[in-house]
Amino acid sequence: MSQDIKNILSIAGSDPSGGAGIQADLKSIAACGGYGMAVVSALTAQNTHGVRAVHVPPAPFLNEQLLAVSDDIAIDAIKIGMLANAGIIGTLTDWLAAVRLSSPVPVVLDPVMIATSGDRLLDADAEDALRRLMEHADVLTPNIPELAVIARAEAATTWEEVVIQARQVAATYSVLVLAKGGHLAGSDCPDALIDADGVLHEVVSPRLDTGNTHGTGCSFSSALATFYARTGDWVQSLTASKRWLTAAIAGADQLRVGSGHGPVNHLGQLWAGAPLATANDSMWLWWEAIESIRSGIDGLAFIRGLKDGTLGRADFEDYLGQDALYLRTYARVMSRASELAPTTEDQRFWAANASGCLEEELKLHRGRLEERVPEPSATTTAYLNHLVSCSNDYAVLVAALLPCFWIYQDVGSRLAAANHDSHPYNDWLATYSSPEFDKSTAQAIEVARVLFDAADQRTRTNMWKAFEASSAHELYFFAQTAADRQGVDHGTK
Ligand SMILES: Nc1ncnc2c1ncn2[C@@H]1O[C@H](COP(=O)(O)OP(=O)(O)O)[C@@H](O)[C@H]1O
Ligand SMILES: Cc1ncc(COP(=O)(O)O)c(N)n1
Repeated sequence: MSQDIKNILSIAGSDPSGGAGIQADLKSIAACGGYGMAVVSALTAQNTHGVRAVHVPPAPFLNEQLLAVSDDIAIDAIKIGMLANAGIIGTLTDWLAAVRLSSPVPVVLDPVMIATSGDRLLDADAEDALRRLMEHADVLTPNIPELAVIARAEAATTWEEVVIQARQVAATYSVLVLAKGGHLAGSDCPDALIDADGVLHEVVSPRLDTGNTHGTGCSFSSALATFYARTGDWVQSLTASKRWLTAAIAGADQLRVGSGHGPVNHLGQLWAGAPLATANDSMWLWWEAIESIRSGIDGLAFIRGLKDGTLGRADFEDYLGQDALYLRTYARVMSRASELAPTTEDQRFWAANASGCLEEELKLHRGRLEERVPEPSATTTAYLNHLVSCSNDYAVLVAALLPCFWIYQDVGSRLAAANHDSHPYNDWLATYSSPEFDKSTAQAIEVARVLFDAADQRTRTNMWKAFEASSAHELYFFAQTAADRQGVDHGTK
């Protein structure tokens, strides 16, 4: 994996209690795999109860800080937070316009106006200046009261109203809006990336029962900027940021910081030993994003039984029967990928895999099944229908085919590692892992990565959806034997 660590600049206010502002930004950037830098636009005296005082540096000094960074360091993304007054905003706008003239550095603007505690963080007369700055941003991340100010409307009370206001703002300022539903009542916390045409992508987490959410907005926007610098994709960055932030909020009560609204646990996942993806690779983020599906597969009675040899013969043969049926259509879909492939290399890759899949795997199944091939189950049919439904767009089809390589290779390498001479499924497990299949998997990942990097936003979203759906189908497929049938939604709806 590449170790091309991206440089993320936060331009924001200081929170000496460490939960919001530049302190939160630097922790968030580090947690999400970036190198953090900070230009201080305001000093606050605040803690978990509220803001006591604000000191704003002279605008020329802000300019000195900005130039000190941009004269020396390549900036891969910028996150902007508290700006205090119109003088600060004007200076920043001029610097940003000049910087973006020479390189199109992505900008996430969190239009901080009022702290959770109710304290003002932006002068009332600075609104027009902020509107001019917004034209130099790629994404705005307002909370509901801030969105209402920008949209010149009453604060939304439903998610539908939030989306309408965000669309209007996106159209007016030619930006994406990350609309946040944290201030709504209800058991869910929805967020969505919205452009002038509507919702590009929505993510939802359960509302966690904690009062420790000081600095969530700062942390979210910094995570978004960092993941964007790493992936070049806003939808993927939203998914990754939301997942990280939700876990950071879930870990907030482990900290003991103040007696008011405490901070989130920015680095808790790192301390807990969760793998930190520092690779600048879009496919790696996909892999991380299906973590719960992968651990679902690992936890299945079928997989555990196959690993330790306790799986019943009938279950094993049921699986082989469905697998044989699956592989026939799967080979056809790979042939379709070969047909759509724009390069000879890709064309050959898919054709070889289609043929290899038919020859090797069907031979094995026939030997074991002795021609007793059953009817396809609803689960098998649902997976195949999904693959066939992706067959019109090469990039989307490649994304849909990828989990069958990647998950199979991942599960297979662990199953093969548990194999031994007297294992009842010894010869079967031995076929689960091979250097050739590892090589094919690496190549399938690379084909998908190249397509993803070159794709437009809509295609990227469709690729991710196809990949995620196929990953879920992998889980349902493995879960269809008697041992697992209860308790897993088989995705046949
Ligand atoms: N109690 C909570 N449980 C889960 N997520 C939350 C909670 N409170 C806030 N969030 C999330 O934190 C992010 C920022 O929240 P929000 O309150 O909308 O903005 P801000 O922090 O800017 O006021 C959103 O993704 C929101 O869903
Ligand atoms: C320096 C600074 N910047 C931003 C916020 C807003 O954070 P929150 O809305 O979570 O209080 C803050 N309290 N302090």
